[in-house]
Amino acid sequence: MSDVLELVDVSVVREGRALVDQVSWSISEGERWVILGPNGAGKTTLLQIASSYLFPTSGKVSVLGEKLGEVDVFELRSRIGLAGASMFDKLPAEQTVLQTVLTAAYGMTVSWQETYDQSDEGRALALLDRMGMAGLTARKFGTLSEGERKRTLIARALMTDPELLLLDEPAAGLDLGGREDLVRRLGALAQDEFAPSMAMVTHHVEEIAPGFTHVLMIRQGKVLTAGPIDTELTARNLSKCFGLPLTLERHGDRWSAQGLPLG
Ligand SMILES: Nc1ncnc2c1ncn2[C@@H]1O[C@H](COP(=O)(O)OP(=O)(O)OP(=O)(O)O)[C@@H](O)[C@H]1O
Repeated sequence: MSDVLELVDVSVVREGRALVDQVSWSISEGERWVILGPNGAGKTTLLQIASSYLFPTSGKVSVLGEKLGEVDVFELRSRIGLAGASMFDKLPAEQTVLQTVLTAAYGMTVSWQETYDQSDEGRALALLDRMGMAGLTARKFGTLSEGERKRTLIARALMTDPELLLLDEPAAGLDLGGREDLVRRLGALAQDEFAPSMAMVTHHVEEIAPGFTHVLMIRQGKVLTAGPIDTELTARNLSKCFGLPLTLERHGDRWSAQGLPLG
């Protein structure tokens, strides 16, 4: 089994429909994966499995060397960083940005201690600084803009020094400046040899940061392609994935895609 993540013939069936359909996919240490696919393809469902929050209907899953179904998931979850919109509702709006990141160290969402370990606080501040949030650590989480919240959640996901970092649409809803700022920060993370293995769900190839190494494309719960970005991120694969003819351009270490004109 692969070090970081291994899915073998994994399916998730709800109401007679396979949301994830016999998916086999693995992540080895140091790899940074992009997950692309149309709305409803099963991307978030895959991340829920990878983060051990969802147990599949069939197939085998191993995360960080532990087989789902045979491991204490609470212990396993502390080794996985997860940042996605599903966290927004769980984090109290009145907590400060610093508290929001600090609580992750205790596997909690709500602050309950009067004082935190100084080293935890130092780590939280350093991670917030890395995500461009140094000036906002005392602000209430609920008052942040979309981009600021996303950057806070990534700092939070990194708080436990995870071995696997899962990002669900980190750039969704950001304006052009916010997206480019985030892509730069994710690029720095992806190119940091000490950063965890990563998997990031995105809807847009423009959001793929330099340093991402592999791509998984899914459509209707099935794997269309999985492998190195250099060989698998092609106009042909992308067109199949999204179900319409697309052109794809590479500009150095960034990408852009467009639909072909009608007619
Ligand atoms: N509990 C459930 N019962 C039935 N269907 C579900 C359930 N949860 C999710 N689905 C469906 O499963 C499919 C896959 O959902 P998922 O959120 O994984 O897709 P996604 O690729 O992340 O989509 P998006 O890009 O729109 O966020 C969708 O059609 C969704 O409606």
